[in-house]
Amino acid sequence: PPISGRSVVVKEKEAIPKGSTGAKETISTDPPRGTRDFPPEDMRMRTWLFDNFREVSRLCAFEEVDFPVLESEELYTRKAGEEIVGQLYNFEDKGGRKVTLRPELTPSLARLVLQKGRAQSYPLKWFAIGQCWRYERMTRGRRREHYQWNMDIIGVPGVEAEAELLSAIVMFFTRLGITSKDVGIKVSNRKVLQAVLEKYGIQPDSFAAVCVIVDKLEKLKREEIVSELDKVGVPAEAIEGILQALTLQSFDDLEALLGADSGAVTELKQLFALAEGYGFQDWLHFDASVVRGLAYYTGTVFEGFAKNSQLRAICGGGRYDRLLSTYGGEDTPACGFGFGDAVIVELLKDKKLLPQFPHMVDDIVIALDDSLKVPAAGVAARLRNAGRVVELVIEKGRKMKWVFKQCDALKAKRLILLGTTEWEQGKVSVKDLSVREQTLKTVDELIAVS
Ligand SMILES: OCc1cccc(Br)n1
Repeated sequence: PPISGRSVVVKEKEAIPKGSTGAKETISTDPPRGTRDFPPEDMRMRTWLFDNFREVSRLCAFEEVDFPVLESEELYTRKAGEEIVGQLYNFEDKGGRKVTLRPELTPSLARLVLQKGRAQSYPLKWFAIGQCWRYERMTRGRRREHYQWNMDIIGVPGVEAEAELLSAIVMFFTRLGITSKDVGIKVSNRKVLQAVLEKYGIQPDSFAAVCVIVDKLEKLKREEIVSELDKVGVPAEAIEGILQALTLQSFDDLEALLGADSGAVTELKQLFALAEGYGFQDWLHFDASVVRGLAYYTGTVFEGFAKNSQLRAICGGGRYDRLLSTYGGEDTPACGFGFGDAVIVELLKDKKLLPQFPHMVDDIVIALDDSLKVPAAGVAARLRNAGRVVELVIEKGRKMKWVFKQCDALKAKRLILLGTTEWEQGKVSVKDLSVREQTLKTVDELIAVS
């Protein structure tokens, strides 16, 4: 078989007359640029990760939802200059519709909430795991797809909702062996920036664009940020005020700037108090520089980061109280987060916390004579119905040396051999591989000890 990634020329047999199609086109065995395959061991790791996403969501009483990977482009035609919108994997379908592979899950969730309307009992606590896409020049060599776990709460205006979401994130990290020494969650509130812009008399309609620009603070030079803010109409003195506000790291500083009765201060203090109740306060760090890069956030914003590491943000989210109304719905309080499948795996590898995911079975069943392959299938079926993971050797001519190697490779607990003599007595030979003991059992006895 071809080694993955090599081109393979598949030539037809010589019997085909000359001048016919003959050799097939060369094919590549690589997946499309920027995408990944998940061969068995990688798929076992992904399943383990997603099982943890699902278990945390289940423990927090969230309900799973799903949406098409293909959405109407109009769901994402926001005008705030977001990178995610500039990199849509979009196209016109054969019906002339402007569609796109979804770059995130939140707009789909908002669409489904509006579709279901008030028929749902609020608050909604929904989660989803879905593949998200972007299209950027491969010169940057970055992936074009990743999987995201999202949890969202719709219909709760108070920061109790954000506290629930943060507790789920901390529970997930904790399950994987990650502690608050490894990872922190930076928390801020876009009302900080909103208050600063109001102080300088800047129009609310440039708020989203300003947030998207200042989110690039760590990536762009200061003069680039200044230039981009200038382009969206932020006067020079306001720019200094904004950049100054983003350096705040304490509630005292925040109060000094905005006053003790500011919405941002009140909400942040409430959130940190709730975190004490859940017991995850050590994970939270107020950091006014966190604004996140999505236009629709309106309040609390947060992002998980690895301490003493250059890794990109592990997860991120916030409150988006006006997204549903931009889709024509009523103003509905909402907040949520996205948690990608890539950075977390890099972090687990760095921390040596990524488990092994071997292919394991309970039993291997083999007919030692071809005349016994039918009863061997019956034995395997009964064991499986009893809940055992059974590898039934279905290929012919396997020697015992190979069988024992297979037992080791699959970490089998038992090897079950059907031999003609024993089968005539209604028995099978069972090797208990954990204690290297061989016994004869009826199939009923075999099932009974399973
Ligand atoms: O986080 C931005 C993003 C969106 C879609 C796909 C990928 Br890879 N990354």
